[in-house]
Parts: sequence; structure tokens; C-alpha cells
Amino acid sequence: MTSSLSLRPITGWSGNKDYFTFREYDKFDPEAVIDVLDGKVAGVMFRGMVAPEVAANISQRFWDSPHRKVRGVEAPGYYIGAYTWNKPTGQYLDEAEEANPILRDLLDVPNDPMKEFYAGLGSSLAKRGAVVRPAEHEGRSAAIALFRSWHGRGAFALEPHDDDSQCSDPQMADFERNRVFGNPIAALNICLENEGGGGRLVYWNIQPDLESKRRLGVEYTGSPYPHECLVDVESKWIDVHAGDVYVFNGAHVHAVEPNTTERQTRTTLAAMMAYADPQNVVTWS
Ligand SMILES: O=C(O)CCC(=O)C(=O)O
Ligand SMILES: [Fe+2]
Repeated sequence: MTSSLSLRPITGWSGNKDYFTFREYDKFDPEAVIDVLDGKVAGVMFRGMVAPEVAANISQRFWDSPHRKVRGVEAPGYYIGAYTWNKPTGQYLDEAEEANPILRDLLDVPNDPMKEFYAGLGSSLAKRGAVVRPAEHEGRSAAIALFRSWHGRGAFALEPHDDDSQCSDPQMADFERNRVFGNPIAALNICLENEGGGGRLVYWNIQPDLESKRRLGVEYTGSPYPHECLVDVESKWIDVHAGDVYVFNGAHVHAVEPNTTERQTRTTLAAMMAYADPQNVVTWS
């Protein structure tokens, strides 16, 4: 049971107004992604980066795939891929090994947006003597992407959470991803479909401190943060449409608004990335 002590407001780091914004672009700019990786800005939004027919083609392949799975109570929805959340390295890498050929096959389409994203980011990082690549462990690789459609039925389709706490999970202390902890976590999201109303990203101006995480029991999971703890925190509600690609610092608490009707679906293709060291941006999902 949650005690009144645990429902004290969350404390942590909040950015100033130059930082706490989602910069809008009408085309892809990989330099802007590096600004998120460098912690210079909270988020960037590339409107309509993916052509409508490409987004529709990929989301259809997701819904038609026999590999689509149901995810449990912590994040209800459908997915294809492997996710690191709350599991040991070996299990994750087994799941990633199984998922990667399926993901490559699903993304074997003209104008794959993941390919375009990493080609652009890779060129910009190369100018700085750095590369972007999947995180590794003993010659095995992280999952290259994660398709999801969130279907939580409460106040949010995906509950308020952060994406950086899990990077310090002792179950994955041996995984290369562990080296990113403390650096900004850039969460890449490619919206494939979000028809009708709702489905906004809710983004709070707080990176919870360790004391708050421990009090709420989310030190290694980052999820969930009770809504009551967030009411006084500044927030942005970001409109998301099919074809939009957005990247944000996942250390801030964020959530997904439900669609206005239960029959609507909001499907995204995602990955996480961060500097492991100045020469290596590693990815996982
Ligand atoms: O779907 C989104 O916009 C955000 C998803 C998210 O926060 C996550 O997968 O951790
Ligand atoms: Fe997240």
C-alpha cells in the first residue's frame, strides 16, 4: 500500500526554460538529436519525417505479424521486440537474439525510418569521432528496436515513469548499457499511427532524485510514479501524429495520454540511446 509519506511531491532536477522545451523541426536534423544526448535540450520533434505510406505500411506489418505479443500489467499493450525493463542480462540478450531477425524482417521496407535516423546520426557523430551502435555484452547485442501500442485503461495509456532508473538495475550491472547511467537517455520514438484524438506524450519538468525514487520504490524500475506526486510539477503535453519522430531525455518523468476512444490505436517504433563514453553512443530497447 502507498503511504502518505511516499506521496510527498517528487524532488529532483528541473531545467530552465531554454532547456525544457520540445524544439520543432519540419525535417530530420541529427545535430538536434546530439543536443538531446548532450543534455542541452529536453526534446526535439521532427514533424512528418516518415511519409504517410511508409508509416502505414510498417504499422500494418506490426498488426499482421504472428510475433506480436501482449505486455503485462506494468505497461499494458502489444509489442514486438525485446525490452530491458526489470530482467537479467542473459534473459534480455536471449530475447534480443530472438527478436532481432524478426525486427529486421519487419523493417525490410522501402525508406525504413530507423535506417535513415541512424545513418544521419552516425554521420553527425562521426564528425566528433564517435559512433552509434547497439550495446553489447560478451559479443552479443541489444535489441535494435521495439514496436509498441500502449493500451492502459486508467488516466494514462502508459503510466508516468522514467527511462534512466533501469540503467542502474543490478540485474544488468554487467551489460554495457550500465555505463550510460548518469548521462542523458535519448528516447527515440517514431509514430506509425495515432488516428483521432489523444495519445499525447505527457512530459514533466523533473528528473527525480535518488531519494524520491527510493521512497517510491522505483530506484531500479523508474515506474510507476503516482499521479498525485506530479500535480505541482510543470508539464508539457506534446501532440504526436503518424510520421512524427521525436527524441527526448527519458530521465524526466513522462507518460502517454489515452486515445479518446478505445478502438483507436497509437503505435510507435522505439529505441533508447546514450553516451557510454565520448566515442560510443550505445542503443538498446
Ligand atoms: O510512446 C511514447 O510516446 C513514449 C513511450 C515511452 O515512454 C517508453 O516506451 O518508455
Ligand atoms: Fe519512457
